[in-house]
Amino acid sequence: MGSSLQLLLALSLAMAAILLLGMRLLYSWWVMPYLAYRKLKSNGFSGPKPSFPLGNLNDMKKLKNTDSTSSPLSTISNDIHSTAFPHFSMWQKLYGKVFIYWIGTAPFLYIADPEFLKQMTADIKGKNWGKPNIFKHDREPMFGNGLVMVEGEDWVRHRHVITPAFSPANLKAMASLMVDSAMNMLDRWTGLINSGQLEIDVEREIIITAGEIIAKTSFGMSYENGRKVFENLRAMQLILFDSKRYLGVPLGKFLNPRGTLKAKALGKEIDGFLRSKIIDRSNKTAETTSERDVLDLMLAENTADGQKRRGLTTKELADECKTLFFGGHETSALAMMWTLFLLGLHPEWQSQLREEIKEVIGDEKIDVTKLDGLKKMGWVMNEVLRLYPSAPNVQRQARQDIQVDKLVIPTGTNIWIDVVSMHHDRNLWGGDVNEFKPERFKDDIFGGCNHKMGFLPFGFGGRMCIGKNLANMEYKIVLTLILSRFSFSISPNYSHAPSILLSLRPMHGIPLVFKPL
Ligand code: HEM
Repeated sequence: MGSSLQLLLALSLAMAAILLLGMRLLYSWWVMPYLAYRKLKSNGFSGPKPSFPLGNLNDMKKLKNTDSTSSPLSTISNDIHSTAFPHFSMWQKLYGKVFIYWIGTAPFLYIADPEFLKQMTADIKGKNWGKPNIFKHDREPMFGNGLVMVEGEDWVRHRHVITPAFSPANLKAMASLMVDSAMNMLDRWTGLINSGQLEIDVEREIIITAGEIIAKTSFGMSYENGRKVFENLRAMQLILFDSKRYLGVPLGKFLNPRGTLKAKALGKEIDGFLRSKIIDRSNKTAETTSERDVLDLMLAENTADGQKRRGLTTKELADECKTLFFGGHETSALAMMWTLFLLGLHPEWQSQLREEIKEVIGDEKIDVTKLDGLKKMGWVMNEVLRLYPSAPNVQRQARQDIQVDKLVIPTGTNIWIDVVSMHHDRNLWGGDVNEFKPERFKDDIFGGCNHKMGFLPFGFGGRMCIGKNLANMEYKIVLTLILSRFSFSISPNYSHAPSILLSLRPMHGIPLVFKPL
């Protein structure tokens, strides 16, 4: 009798626990999103009607451009918004440039209006912005709690440790490593061309070179040594952006358990490798500091006298390394690739840049102090990042209610800033918005855009890209060396399909036909 009473009691407790859990899940998956939906609607935000629990994911998946057919060279257009983001393009026509859509049960405020953005961000400091929780959890294996994802006082602590590594003096010391990597690539190209292969897919080539540059400048590693990290990051990227995934949907990760587990395992493998590298290097740094790559500089800052309060743990340092590995090579590589693509279509700009290189750098070894003099190259970089921004959107999460005019963006609302849309907005840039015209940046760092928040290639505010100067230097060095040795045009085999895989990538590579000078 006693034992059956105990069993009954245990069963009742288990039932109560299950019921409580069920109610909690129902509350966070259904009640909370519903209340948020009502609040947003009552504030005047409209948008496509969501369904539970997918939100608007099905519409997004249906509209996603899976067309991989090639468009002939003569019809290539830089008007890419409706192909890269067909759902946003369609919803903009219905709901304007600010509206609400849903990724699963998470509400997102979509913004493609720079004035709204200006008002929304005016009073919020970098450390007070959140990053969408659903991405944080999902992309944990990729960025961990690195600078891209971290918030609040932790973000301040991370940014303090990392910033000095990117000072002009430290960057200058990295220039020769960049030149070496670019020269290796060009020697490889010369070998291919001499053996009769004039067509080269620069997507692969530039990714390898940018990877080598970040591996060397950040961690003192060769590309071969860092290869496992790059391969794992790439494999993870493909899993995380697999269209079969259901991000933001309750229990969505269980719909693709293999992918979720694989991403975790890949992340763990990278973490283990990086942690051992950091521990190894911390010991060495104590003895000798002859090499000063980004990791050395972070470690030095981390242990500097009186800075203990700001120090990062080994796990946090490993997360930063992952973040720099990924953030530092893919974005820069894409800027260079899309530049070669646009210069392939515009040989007149190749000639203009070659002339400028001759005037500013001459035939000597590259002197980094002269790179600032490559003004036209700076305009070209801006124009490329305008038309094909490596980071096509910027995301935030409100950590407080935000008032914009008469509207309130409730705390917890995710924010999706559509950079591609603003960079291709005729109302901001004029009728020639989709034309490649680097000269628009000649006398204006905003390229003639009629709103200062309309051009955001490196983000905005306190969370602006930390690697901007490194990216600028790498871009100018690599491009100077390429243009000094070759002229090139787009191959007839090129197929124009810019697509989103976290960053804005050419879906079918960028084959170019080269001619040595
Ligand atoms: C052309 C090249 C690059 C582009 C277009 C680019 C773009 C961006 C953008 C748009 C952001 C802002 C994201 C946000 O606000 O959420 C960002 C942040 C960041 N970038 Fe870059 N980036 C480039 C190169 C680099 C390089 C070379 C590194 C490192 C070596 C780097 C590391 C970072 C990091 C760590 C952040 C986060 C900063 C923070 O939240 O405090 N980026 N980048």
